Amino acid sequence: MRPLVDNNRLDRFNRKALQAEEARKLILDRVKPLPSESVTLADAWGRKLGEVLVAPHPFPPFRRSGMDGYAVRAEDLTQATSASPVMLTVLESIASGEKPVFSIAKGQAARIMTGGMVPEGADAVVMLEMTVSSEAGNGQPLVRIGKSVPAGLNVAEIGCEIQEGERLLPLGQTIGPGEAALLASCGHSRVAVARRPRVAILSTGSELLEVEEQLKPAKIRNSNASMLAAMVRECGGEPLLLGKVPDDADEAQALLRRELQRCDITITSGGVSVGDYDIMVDVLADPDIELLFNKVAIRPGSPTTAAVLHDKLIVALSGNPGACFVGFHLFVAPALKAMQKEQRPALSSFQAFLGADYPKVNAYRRYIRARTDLREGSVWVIPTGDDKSSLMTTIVNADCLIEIPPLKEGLEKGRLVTAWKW
Ligand SMILES: Nc1nc2c(c(=O)[nH]1)N[C@H]1C(S)=C(S)[C@@H](COP(=O)(O)OP(=O)(O)OC[C@H]3O[C@@H](n4cnc5c(N)ncnc54)[C@H](O)[C@@H]3O)O[C@H]1N2
Ligand code: MOO
Ligand SMILES: [Mg+2]
Repeated sequence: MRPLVDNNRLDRFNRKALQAEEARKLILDRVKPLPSESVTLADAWGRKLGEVLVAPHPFPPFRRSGMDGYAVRAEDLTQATSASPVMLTVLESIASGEKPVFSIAKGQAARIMTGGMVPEGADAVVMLEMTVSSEAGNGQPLVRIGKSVPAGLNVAEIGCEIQEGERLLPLGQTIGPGEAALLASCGHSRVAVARRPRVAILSTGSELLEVEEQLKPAKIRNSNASMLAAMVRECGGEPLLLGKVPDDADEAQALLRRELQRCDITITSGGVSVGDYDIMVDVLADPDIELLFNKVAIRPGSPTTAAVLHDKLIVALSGNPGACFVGFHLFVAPALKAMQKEQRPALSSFQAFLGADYPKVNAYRRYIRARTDLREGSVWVIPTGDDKSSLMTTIVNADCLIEIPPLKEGLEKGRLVTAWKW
């Protein structure tokens, strides 16, 4: 038997439970935005914009036809009806990518393709299906139009999407398909994006096996490291897997100190509670380490702890997989996003109908792993199973957290609740 540790550790830290928002603020206050690096637009997907970019020109950069048809002066067609159509002289055919040769004067039109440059003088495009083309005796192409059209019809004005000098995207915006199209249209073939935060992941626990190891009595495989690595990637970070340490505070502390230089933030899992072998209390008792908090008024994840060593954040998450998952979303993900200059790094909330009864009463606010579902036009949030923090299988498929405030009685299915999405 390992020697018993005396119960003094119960008050080794005077654990004062903070509200989740307060705890998150303490972390965010210590975040330092990362420097930017330049990448090609092709490599920018999923990265977060690290520079202020403005439109070097309006978009579209010329008056652009939205239809295949005829560029006309709306004024020429005011009297046009099917019984009394107007005949116009066709000057040229304008392909997309070609500058028109002629400007359009009274009684004239130009054939034009979708995306073509609307010639001077024209102020509308009549779609091909509304026209009849013909020829004069001398071979001059003509067009007959039997309907009046408003000025501006099927013409995209210069700058109707983007004005010259307009700020294109907020700092920290994730570059997805729309952002890539916008940057490409404005000629930004390289963009500055925030460097990916390097996130050290350390698992503590003498019971942990490597994923590839055979099961042994009283042991389980390390699942938190794989989960956290995936979550780090989802937040645009680069996981740096430090592996696992047994429940030995000196070993864990030496490893953390050694790896500190290589990473921007460290997350650990396990050992934050009050058990005899919960080593994080001792690891973080180092006089060089500044403790930010060691208890949050939430379930799961109440023993979540955060500290700073040499200006770098250490977030010690609970070992229980469910608590580790929730703790990451509430405290680590916002830090990673803020490091990449995201303007609103915390989760966003929405209202939805609760998909199942929640009978438990709580002293702490709870965050339940859940899945959103659209049912007959309404948003529902369905718990993925029991919300015990030891459960790992209820993380599968979760795409939001239902917030259950501290209540004296449970909540019935169908109640409107707040949920948080990432
Ligand atoms: N007397 C008390 N006991 C506990 C309290 C308390 O207030 N008083 N709090 C409970 C709560 S709440 C939580 S949450 C857990 C916190 O546990 P720890 O952070 O100390 O984590 P461990 O003790 O190391 O492990 C807990 C559990 O998780 C499993 N685990 C740990 N690491 C991993 C990993 N990398 N992959 C998969 N599973 C892991 C570990 O085997 C344990 O089963 O404490 C409660 N106890
Ligand atoms: O606070 Mo613990 O994380 O509920 O199970
Ligand atoms: Mg423990």
